[in-house]
Amino acid sequence: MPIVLTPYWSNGVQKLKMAPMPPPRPKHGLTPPTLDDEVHAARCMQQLRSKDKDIEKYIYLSMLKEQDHHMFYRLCLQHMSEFTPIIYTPTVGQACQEYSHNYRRPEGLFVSIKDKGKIKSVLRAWPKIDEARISVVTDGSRILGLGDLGINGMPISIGKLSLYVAGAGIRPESTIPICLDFGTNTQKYLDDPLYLGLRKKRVATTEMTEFMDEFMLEMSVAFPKLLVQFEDFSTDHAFLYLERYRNQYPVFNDDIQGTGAVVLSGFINAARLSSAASGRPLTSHRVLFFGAGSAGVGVAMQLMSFFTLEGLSEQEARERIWLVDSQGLVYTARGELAEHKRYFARRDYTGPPIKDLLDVLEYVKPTALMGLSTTSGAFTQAAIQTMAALNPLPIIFPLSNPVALSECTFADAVRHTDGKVLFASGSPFHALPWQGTTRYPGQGNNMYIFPGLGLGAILARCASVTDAMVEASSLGLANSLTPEEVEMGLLYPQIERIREISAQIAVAVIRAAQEAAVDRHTDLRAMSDKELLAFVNGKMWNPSVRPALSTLAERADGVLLSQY
Ligand SMILES: NC(=O)C1=CN([C@@H]2O[C@H](COP(=O)(O)OP(=O)(O)OC[C@H]3O[C@@H](n4cnc5c(N)ncnc54)[C@H](OP(=O)(O)O)[C@@H]3O)[C@@H](O)[C@H]2O)C=CC1
Ligand SMILES: CC(=O)C(=O)O
Ligand SMILES: [Mg+2]
Repeated sequence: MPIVLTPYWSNGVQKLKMAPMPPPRPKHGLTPPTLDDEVHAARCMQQLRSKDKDIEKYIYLSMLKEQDHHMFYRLCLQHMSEFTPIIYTPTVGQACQEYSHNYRRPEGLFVSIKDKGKIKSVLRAWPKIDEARISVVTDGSRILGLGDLGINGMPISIGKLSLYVAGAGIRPESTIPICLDFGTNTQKYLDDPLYLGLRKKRVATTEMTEFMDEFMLEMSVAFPKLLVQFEDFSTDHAFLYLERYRNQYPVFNDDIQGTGAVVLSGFINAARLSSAASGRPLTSHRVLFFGAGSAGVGVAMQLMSFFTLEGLSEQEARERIWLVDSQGLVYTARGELAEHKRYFARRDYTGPPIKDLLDVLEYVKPTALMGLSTTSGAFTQAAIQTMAALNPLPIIFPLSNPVALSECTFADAVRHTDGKVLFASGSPFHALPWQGTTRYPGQGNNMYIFPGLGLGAILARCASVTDAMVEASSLGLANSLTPEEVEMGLLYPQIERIREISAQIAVAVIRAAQEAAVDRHTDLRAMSDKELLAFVNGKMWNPSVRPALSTLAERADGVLLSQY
């Protein structure tokens, strides 16, 4: 008889059928006599919560995942908003910075520039070749806003993949965290005797590209069903490798495309509210990007579709967007610009550089201010108040990670706009009591997008990831708010609903893939939307409620339970 359980994320709506677990293999004496699974779950949470420091919580959960990944994912799904700040941003940032010091066990694939010419044999070392479906690949060169961490970037790949498992039900054994080691330009790590990576400066782009060509080819041969997510490459290489491989392999860049999609989604919901309050049409929004790297420009590119879907031409849409970098307003007459900034460089301004954010705000008069600058506190009280003076409901999204680099806090944004702000940040902030009500911050983080986008791309066996698929993921997310969430003033759904949302996103992504004919699993084309949603849900891996007795007895038997 199958066991029917109510999954933790469904509020009792969805029923989950699970195959019966193999009978436990108790070996009398190897486990405590009253070990009970439910009590053990509570024990795990008690152990987690007893840790004072977030990094200790991270280490505890990392060990729990290794020892009993069913329990880890079960608790993760049950306590999503408590777990994500630990296994993901902000704590994963610290875990990266301290990776070489806290390292305990191998947990992914390391491929270094020294492996050039023999990458194939390194990939073949992976124990579960046939299972591989999704890999998050970083080179550690720009981890969150923390800079070049070299091989210490591995936990970002691990963290993102944990969210694939928790958020989209990807099988744990189908995930491959990869950190590429091209050296590091951070002297602190080169001088650190415990540093785990190559002790050399980063190689030049030509050599890196030769490596990447070999790497991508060998990945496609070794893992024919694999989708690759590029993560936290420095901006120049992020754009370079996305363009180089996107039509050749199933690959996307999370910082450019995933971030673009998640911010477009939150912006759509915010812009509707803002326009309703101001009486100004949606097409009149003016969006200022503070930060013009891979994330800033990626979001700007994605926001173009907001304006074009509203009926503007490409040229008109581009004119709704302004960029600011470390030199101030980005405009063509300023001089030589990096390639990724040229498209949005303003052609209608030719005066002296405008460097100060307050002066830029005065000049642009934006309705929305997006922070992707890695600059903590850049949205000062004066800047936030200026946004409030310009707009009845200003849109302010400080999106830099981790939380210490956020351009402003939620509390400051609420206080300095007298509670009127439409807010989303990259890392989580707590809800705030405000004048007898509660204000909820949005989390505009690509974690809402990549699990569903990846799941859809994997299930449709896509040959490539198209712009339309990314846009579909964004619109799917924007439309996923429940009436209760709208009532609460949320711009993004509650993270506890991530599985339901990922399934909806996956369906939208599969349909977009079918329209572009990049789907190789063409059987799905004949399904109705309802059938497709059921198919997607049916494919999701679920943690089992395993008798702890069995788990621990297996461990005592020396059976390897560790999964990624
Ligand atoms: N919320 C989310 O889901 C995501 C958030 N992010 C966050 O976005 C941030 C940026 O990432 P990425 O674009 O790749 O990084 P980059 O370092 O490539 O870009 C940073 C940008 O900010 C500009 N900048 C730096 N300092 C200042 C300053 N004082 N004033 C104005 N502009 C400044 C830089 O200018 P210049 O070009 O002149 O150097 C550059 O354009 C990171 O913190 C990252 O964590 C990224 C992906 C997803
Ligand atoms: C969230 C993310 O991908 C980043 O900050 O880089
Ligand atoms: Mg990233």
